[in-house]
Amino acid sequence: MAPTHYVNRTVPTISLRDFESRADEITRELVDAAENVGFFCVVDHGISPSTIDNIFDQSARFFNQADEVKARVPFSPQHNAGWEKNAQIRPSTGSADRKESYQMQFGSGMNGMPKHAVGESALTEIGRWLGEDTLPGFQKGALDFMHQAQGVSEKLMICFARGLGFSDDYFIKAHDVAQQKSQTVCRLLHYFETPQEANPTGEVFHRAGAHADWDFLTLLFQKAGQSGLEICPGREVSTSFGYGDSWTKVEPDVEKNAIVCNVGDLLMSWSDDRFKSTFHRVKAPSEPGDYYGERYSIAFFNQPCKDAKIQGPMKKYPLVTGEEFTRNAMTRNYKAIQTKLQKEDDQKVAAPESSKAISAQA
Ligand SMILES: O=C(O)CCC(=O)C(=O)O
Ligand SMILES: [Fe+2]
Repeated sequence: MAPTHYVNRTVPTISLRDFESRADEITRELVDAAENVGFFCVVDHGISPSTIDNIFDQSARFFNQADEVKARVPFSPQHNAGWEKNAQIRPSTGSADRKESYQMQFGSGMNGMPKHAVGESALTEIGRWLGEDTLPGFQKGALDFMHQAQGVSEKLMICFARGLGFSDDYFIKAHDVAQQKSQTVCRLLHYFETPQEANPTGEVFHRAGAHADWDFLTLLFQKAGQSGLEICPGREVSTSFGYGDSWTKVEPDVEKNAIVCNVGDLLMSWSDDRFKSTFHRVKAPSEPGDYYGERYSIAFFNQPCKDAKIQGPMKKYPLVTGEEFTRNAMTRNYKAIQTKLQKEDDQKVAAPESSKAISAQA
C-alpha cells in the first residue's frame, strides 16, 4: 500500500461551559466548525470521566460474552439495532470491517424479536437486550449513559437550530428519544487486535473503512491511547460518495474529557449542504506508529424520529420524513457497495491471475 498522505488540519475544541448564558457564542463557534471542518471536540459537556469509564466497562462486559450469547441479540438491518461481527461492508473498501459492534436504541427498535427466533435457551432476552441474568445492570447502565449523551446532543441541537434560523426546540422535537419511533442509536464498538506483519495475501484489515455518517450528529467517545480515527474533508453535497486521499488524525483527548463530534448527512442536507458531513475512518493499521491493539469506542448517532419532517431553510432538497431519509441513505449505501463489488468482479475477469502477475512485474 502507498504511504498515507497526511495533512495538518485543526479540529476546533468548543467548550459548553455556562451553556445558558453563552449559547449564542457557542452557536457561532459550532457553525464555524460545521461549515469549515465538519468535526469538532466538545469539552465541559457535563458527562463525568467516571460515567464514560463506566460505559466502556459495560461495553467490555458485553463483548467478553461468548459469540453464542451475543448472537441471541443479532443485528437487524430493519431495526438498525443488535450485535454484528466482521459484517459491515463500506462502499469505500468493498470488504468487511474487522470489528464487532452492538447497537442500542431508546424505543421500539429494541423490541419485537419473535421468541421462536431466539430459541428455548434465550427466553429471558427482551428484544435486543441481553437479559438481567446474563448481564445484570447492563441495560440500565447503558440507558443512563444514553440519556446523558442525548442531553449533550440537545444542547448542540439548540445551537444548530439557532444557526439555521429555526426555533430552539426544532431539532430536539425531531429527535425525541421518549418516542417509540425514535431511531437514535448508541453503538458500542470493539476492533480486534491486528497482526503487525504485512499479510502475505495482501488483504487489508480495515477497522472502519472511509465513510460519512448518515445521521444528524455523531458523538464519539474514545479511549486513551487507542488511536486510529482519521478525517478527510472535502465533500460538497450530502448525496455524493467521492473520497479524497489526504487524512488528518484525531487523537483521543481523554485529559480534557473531549467528545469528538461530527456532522452527519442528515444535518448536511437539513442545512442545504451548508454544514459538512465529513468522511472519516478508523485506519487499517499498516504504517510505523499505527496502533495495532484492541480498540474500543462508542458512537452516539442522533437519528430523526420516523415521522420527523426534514427540509432545509432554502428548500434545496424535497421534504422527506425521518423514515424516508434513513431508508434512502441505506439504499444509496447498499447500491454503492454493489457497484464497488461489481467493479472488483469485472476487474478480476479482465485481469486473470497470470496477466495480473505480468502487469505487476511491468
Ligand atoms: O470507532 C470509531 O472511532 C469511529 C466509528 C465510526 O465512525 C462509525 O461507527 O460510524
Ligand atoms: Fe462514522
